[in-house]
Amino acid sequence: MSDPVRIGIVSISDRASTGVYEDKGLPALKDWLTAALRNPIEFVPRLIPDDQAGISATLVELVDTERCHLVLTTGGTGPAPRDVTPEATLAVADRVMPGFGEQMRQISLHFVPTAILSRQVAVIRGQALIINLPGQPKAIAETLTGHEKASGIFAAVPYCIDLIGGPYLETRDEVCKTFRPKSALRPQ
Ligand SMILES: Nc1ncnc2c1ncn2[C@@H]1O[C@H](COP(=O)(O)OP(=O)(O)OP(=O)(O)O)[C@@H](O)[C@H]1O
Ligand SMILES: Nc1nc2c(c(=O)[nH]1)N[C@H]1C(S)=C(S)[C@@H](COP(=O)(O)O)O[C@H]1N2
Repeated sequence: MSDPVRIGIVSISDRASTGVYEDKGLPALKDWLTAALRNPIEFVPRLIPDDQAGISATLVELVDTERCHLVLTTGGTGPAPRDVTPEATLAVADRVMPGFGEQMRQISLHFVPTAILSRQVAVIRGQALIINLPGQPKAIAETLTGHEKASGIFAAVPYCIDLIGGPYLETRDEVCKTFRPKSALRPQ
């Protein structure tokens, strides 16, 4: 039986959070994670505006109070003045994981030339990994899955969570093939 996992999913959008348009971020995150993971998942969802203090407070709550081991955000990573997700994420970080942002921009260039406009970051807070994804709902599957020439960033997430003391995540190979060193594989 796979370990259960609590995952925070955070959609950050002024317009979706005030009902100007329907939020497509939370459903896209939920669909992708449900298809990819074999573990029983408890989602802790939040739909919030692009407010730096509010984003930081939400991330702290999801990790410190709700005990999520993984938090994925979508939106607010671009260069517009209201895009403050990276600043809010860095403000609650114990450590920064630059490889995730580097790899996501690399993957995203395959889909859009504006990939370089995303300032997305990933950080560790306590025993949780927090990752920013761009706001376009389609960017969620693009960056998590990758494409034929570049593996998606989720391939590295289970081993990262092992290393920070979280649950053992198992993925469905047809959606996302996890990589772990042989020494880290749990016997079936
Ligand atoms: N949560 C969402 N649900 C549906 N579509 C979204 C969402 N977030 C972003 N989008 C779409 O992706 C585009 C780029 O996202 P971005 O995060 O830059 O939004 P924005 O222009 O800052 O506005 P807002 O914060 O009000 O969503 C948006 O203009 C919108 O078309
Ligand atoms: N995979 C992927 N990455 C992407 C995009 C996309 O459509 N797909 N959009 C880009 C665009 S247009 C912008 S402005 C930045 C920042 O988007 P955000 O402010 O919605 O987070 O992400 C970029 N990265």
